[in-house]
Amino acid sequence: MTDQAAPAGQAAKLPSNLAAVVFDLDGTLVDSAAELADALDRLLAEYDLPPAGVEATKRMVGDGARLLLGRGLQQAGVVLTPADFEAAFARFIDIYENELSNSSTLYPGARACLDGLARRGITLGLCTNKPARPTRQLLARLDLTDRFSAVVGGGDTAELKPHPLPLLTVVERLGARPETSLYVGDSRTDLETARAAGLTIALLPSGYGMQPVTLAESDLPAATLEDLTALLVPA
Ligand SMILES: O=C(O)COP(=O)(O)O
Ligand SMILES: [Mg+2]
Repeated sequence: MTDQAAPAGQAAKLPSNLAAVVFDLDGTLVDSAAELADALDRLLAEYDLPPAGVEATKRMVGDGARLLLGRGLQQAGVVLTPADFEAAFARFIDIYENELSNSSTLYPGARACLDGLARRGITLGLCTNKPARPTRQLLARLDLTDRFSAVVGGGDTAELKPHPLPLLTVVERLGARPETSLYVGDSRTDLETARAAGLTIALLPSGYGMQPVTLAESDLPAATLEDLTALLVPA
């Protein structure tokens, strides 16, 4: 996922009484860039615009579907009126929900990480900016629905990350507290969300988002889900 190593001597700043772990979805548990690029490129094609491609799309993901589309149109040099943007967004969501390429896969070690944490008695949640319906569709497709005791996707609360509300909502639904919870994410949006909500964060520098994050900014020296399992789940 990344070739970054933890800075020498980086210590884990973990709550001693860890009760809950909340995961981000795109770029953290699931490698979904190709599927997202496919949805964006289909929309762009309907406007006779060239495709954005996977690498450019990766940089646009992390702040919800609306900003993803806005960034995709902007990089194609297109400015729509607010009404035309709403029509394009409705079509984008339609593609996203009904014409998915189904190419997203779990990152290596994702299932083992969830299993190991559950075995440790840690309760698991999911907090993503991905719209709620495709989030639930994707969880079902990957056979992950039952793993999470609380799931909040884009539109499930009045705010999106980096506002702390979605993450605090998951923590509350898990019956946990921010001080005893860990958020696992991949983007600067996730870092800001965790800080605003008062949670420790494990930041996996897998590369989605406008401004990539570095492992030095993480509270835990874990570059991958496998590293995270090694840190949190005793062998
Ligand atoms: O849809 C997005 O923008 C990103 O979703 P994420 O919050 O799971 O990274
Ligand atoms: Mg993400």
